[in-house]
Amino acid sequence: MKKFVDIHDVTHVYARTEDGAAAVEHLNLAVREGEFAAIVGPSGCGKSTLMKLATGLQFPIKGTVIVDGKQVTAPVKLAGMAFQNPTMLPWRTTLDNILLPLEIVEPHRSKLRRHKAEYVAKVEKLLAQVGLKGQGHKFPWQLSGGMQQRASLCRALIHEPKLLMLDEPFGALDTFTREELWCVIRDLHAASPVTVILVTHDLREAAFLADRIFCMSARPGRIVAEREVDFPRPRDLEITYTPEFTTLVHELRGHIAQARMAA
Ligand SMILES: Nc1ncnc2c1ncn2[C@@H]1O[C@H](COP(=O)(O)OP(=O)(O)OP(=O)(O)O)[C@@H](O)[C@H]1O
Repeated sequence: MKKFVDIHDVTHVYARTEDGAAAVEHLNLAVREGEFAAIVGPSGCGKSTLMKLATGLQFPIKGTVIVDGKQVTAPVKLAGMAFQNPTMLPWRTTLDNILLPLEIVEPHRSKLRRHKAEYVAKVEKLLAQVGLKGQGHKFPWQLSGGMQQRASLCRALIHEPKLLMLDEPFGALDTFTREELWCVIRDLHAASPVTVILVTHDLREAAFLADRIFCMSARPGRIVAEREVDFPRPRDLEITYTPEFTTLVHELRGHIAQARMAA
C-alpha cells in the first residue's frame, strides 16, 4: 500500500537547545495510507517532535519528510490534530470551537459564510458520532474533561483531514473515559479512510488501537522496534483481557525499558 507519511533519515535540533543535542536523529518512519500507527517511547524521546515534523510545524535540519507524496515545507493542511489539552476557546461555544479550523483552512474559509448551515450540520453529525449529540451550544467550561476531548476530536476532524495526528489525547482522563474514547477513535477510523498517527505513553492504548506500533529510543529519538498488531477488527475492549494482548503489552514494555536503559 502507498506510503502516506514518509520520514526519511531525519535529524532535528531545536534552535534553543543549550547542549546542541538533537531531539531526533536518523529517524525513519513510513506510515501507509489508511493505517493506524502508534508511537511509543520513553519520556522526552522526541515523540512530539516527530508529530511536529510530520505536520510541518518544525523542519528537519537533515533528511526529508514526505506527506501524501509531497515534501513538507509548510504546515500540512490535510492534517487534523488533537492534543492532551483540548485547548478550546472559552468564549466560543463548542460548535463555534469545532468550526474554528474552517475559518483558517481553504477551501472552507471562503465557503463558510455562504454554506454555514451545511457546516453546522457536519458538526452536529460529528458530535453525534463522538457521543455529544445536541451539546454544541454549550461552552467548553460547561463540559467535563472527557467531553472536551470528544469535542476536540470533532475539531480535528471537521475539515475531513486525510491525516489525523493524536498527541497523548487521552493522557489527562480517567481509565473508563479513556477506554470509551478509544472506542470512539476506533469507530471514527473504521468509518473513514483517514491515516492516524497516535503518540501515547499508554501501551494498552497503542495495542488496542493500532495496526502497527513503533517504539522510539531515548533522546535523540529514532525508531528501534516496529510491531504489527494483528488482532482482527472491529476490536472489542474484551481483547484487552486476553493473554495475547498482555503478551504484546509486555513485549512493548520490554522495548521501552531497554530504550530507557540505553539512555
Ligand atoms: N521548543 C523546544 N526547544 C528546545 N528543546 C525542545 C523543544 N521542544 C522539545 N525540546 C526537547 O527535545 C526533546 C524531545 O522533546 P519532545 O517533546 O519531542 O519529546 P516527547 O517524547 O514528546 O516527550 P514526552 O514523552 O515527555 O511528552 C526533549 O529533550 C525536549 O526537551
